[in-house]
Amino acid sequence: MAHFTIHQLYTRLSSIDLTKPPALKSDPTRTLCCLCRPRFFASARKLKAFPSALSHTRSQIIQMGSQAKVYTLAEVSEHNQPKDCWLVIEGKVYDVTKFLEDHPGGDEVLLSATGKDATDDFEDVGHSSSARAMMDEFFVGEIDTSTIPSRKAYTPPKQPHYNQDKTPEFIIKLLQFLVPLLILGLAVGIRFYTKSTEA
Ligand code: HEM
Repeated sequence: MAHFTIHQLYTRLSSIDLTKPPALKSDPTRTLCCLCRPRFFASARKLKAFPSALSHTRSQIIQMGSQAKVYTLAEVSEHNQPKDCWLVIEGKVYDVTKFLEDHPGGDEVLLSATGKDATDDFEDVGHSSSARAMMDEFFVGEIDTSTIPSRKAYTPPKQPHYNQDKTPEFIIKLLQFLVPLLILGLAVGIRFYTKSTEA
């Protein structure tokens, strides 16, 4: 006897046109479906809803029940060891202890992201959608965002004021040129003077 997965069975059932009379010889699945029409097709509709029900993640289910535990950053920060590692990403708290060894980016990056909002670190890597889908497995609660220190706005270093008046600069350059010339002239002068006095 052929075995179908729920999905295969649903796909098969959905493709059958029940408005047509059953053709007993052509397709046993269709025949079976048509014979049990009302109840069976109602079940098929339920099957359609079933996968979507399954697709609700743990975090969604908990959130739906408004039971998500809210942690402060201080509480989350206590879990910062290889044997107990929690992360804060996009307002949610994840216990990634079991995932440390398997994390493709290594355990050290995860450990270094504890005790703070690791959203930027997580986003900077450009994690795939499958990585994001994995996160629900590790969801333990939400972060009390008021306990996360606000990011300081970036203030660019003050630019040195551009001096429009170039006079002092010009004088310095002139002196840099003239002083060696003066010293040289003085040395030559002394030389001539001493030579003439010797003679
Ligand atoms: C629950 C949280 C996390 C999960 C489930 C997770 C999962 C993954 C997965 C599945 C990959 C493989 C590549 C991909 O599919 O994108 C990956 C790679 C990586 N992750 Fe994470 N990750 C998490 C948090 C973090 C955080 C917070 C950081 C940074 C502090 C991080 C840094 C990295 C790095 C550096 C790589 C390697 C990227 C590469 O080699 O291209 N991950 N992660």
